[in-house]
Amino acid sequence: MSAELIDGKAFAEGLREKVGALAATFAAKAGRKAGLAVVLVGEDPASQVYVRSKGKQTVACGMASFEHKLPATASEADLLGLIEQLNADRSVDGILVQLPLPDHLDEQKVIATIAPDKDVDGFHIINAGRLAVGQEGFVPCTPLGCLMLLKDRLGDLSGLDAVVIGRSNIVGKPMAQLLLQESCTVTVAHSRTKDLPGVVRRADIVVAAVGRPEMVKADWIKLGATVIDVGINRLPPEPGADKGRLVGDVDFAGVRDVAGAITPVPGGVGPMTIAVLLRNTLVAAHRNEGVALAAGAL
Ligand SMILES: NC(=O)C1=CN([C@@H]2O[C@H](COP(=O)(O)OP(=O)(O)OC[C@H]3O[C@@H](n4cnc5c(N)ncnc54)[C@H](OP(=O)(O)O)[C@@H]3O)[C@@H](O)[C@H]2O)C=CC1
Ligand SMILES: Nc1nc(=O)c2c([nH]1)NC[C@@H]1CN(c3ccc(C(=O)N[C@@H](CCC(=O)O)C(=O)O)cc3)C=[N+]21
Repeated sequence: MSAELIDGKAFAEGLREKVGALAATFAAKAGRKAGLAVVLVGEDPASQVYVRSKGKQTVACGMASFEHKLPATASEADLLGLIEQLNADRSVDGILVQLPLPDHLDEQKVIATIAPDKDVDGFHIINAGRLAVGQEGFVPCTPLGCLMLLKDRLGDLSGLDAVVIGRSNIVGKPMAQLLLQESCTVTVAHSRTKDLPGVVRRADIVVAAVGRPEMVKADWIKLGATVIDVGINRLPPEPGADKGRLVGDVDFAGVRDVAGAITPVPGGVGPMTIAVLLRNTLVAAHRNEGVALAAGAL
């Protein structure tokens, strides 16, 4: 058997088209475009690639993109000052501070400074709390994108056994909350989990968000399970090549023979993350301007 490929790239394109159409309607009603500000501190090349890609896609969706680049040596006061300025700027609906930050900057403090209603990443504790108690807020883009792919593939998730590998605040934990909200039976595994292969083998849904290249093996997967691979890992370059291959946290070549469906890397969860970011920004714009957005439109 060979698993069905879950085409995150195509799904993300469809979502961006919907966002684009609704962004045009928003601009006509509000008299301005929805706006996303992205803040990048330092010169990490991978982060620069993501930020450029976000900016391009924001503009392609008919929204305004504001990029702010600070040197790696920027002080905490510089960064917090910029965030305060963006909080007060009426043309900015969403604020994203690209993580990770250089070591001398306190990530928690930076996130806490973002106005919760502009926190389109869903990282502020107010939004984490809203998600935990089931109130409307902003949900982190990567887990929300994973949930959209799962519901598209499986429909009702109620009663399914889901195993999330990883418990970070930005992926694993919010992913578990979302699956619980869908009435899955959720297990969160991490580096201290005993018998990880045995735990994963029970799962109808596996979400791998670990950061370990190709760690999840074929003999961990129940026949027919749906496997979502969040991992983005760059392997060391082959001799003669300047860049290594991009792989996920799942051994794709092996697991695809056992799983019912699987997301590839690249072309799976990554493109969904950016499409959901644009979606969250448009939702923020409607809320900030008091313009109604049809329930379930996005
Ligand atoms: N596609 C996308 O859009 C995105 C992709 N990513 C990718 O997803 C991956 C995870 O990201 P993130 O959540 O930020 O990573 P973190 O490093 O913050 O968290 C990793 C988690 O994996 C757990 N873990 C580490 N090693 C093992 C192991 N051997 N067995 C079981 N669990 C283990 C850790 O456990 P413990 O808590 O015990 O240390 C931790 O909970 C990365 O590859 C990242 O690049 C991230 C964000 C967006
Ligand atoms: N505040 C903040 N919010 C984030 O959402 C955030 C962040 N910081 N820091 C870094 C991680 C990582 N991340 C990705 C986004 C898109 C792809 C993506 O589109 N990947 C392509 C491949 C891109 C390539 O070729 O390198 C794919 O998987 O097909 C990957 C990873 C968002 N993150």
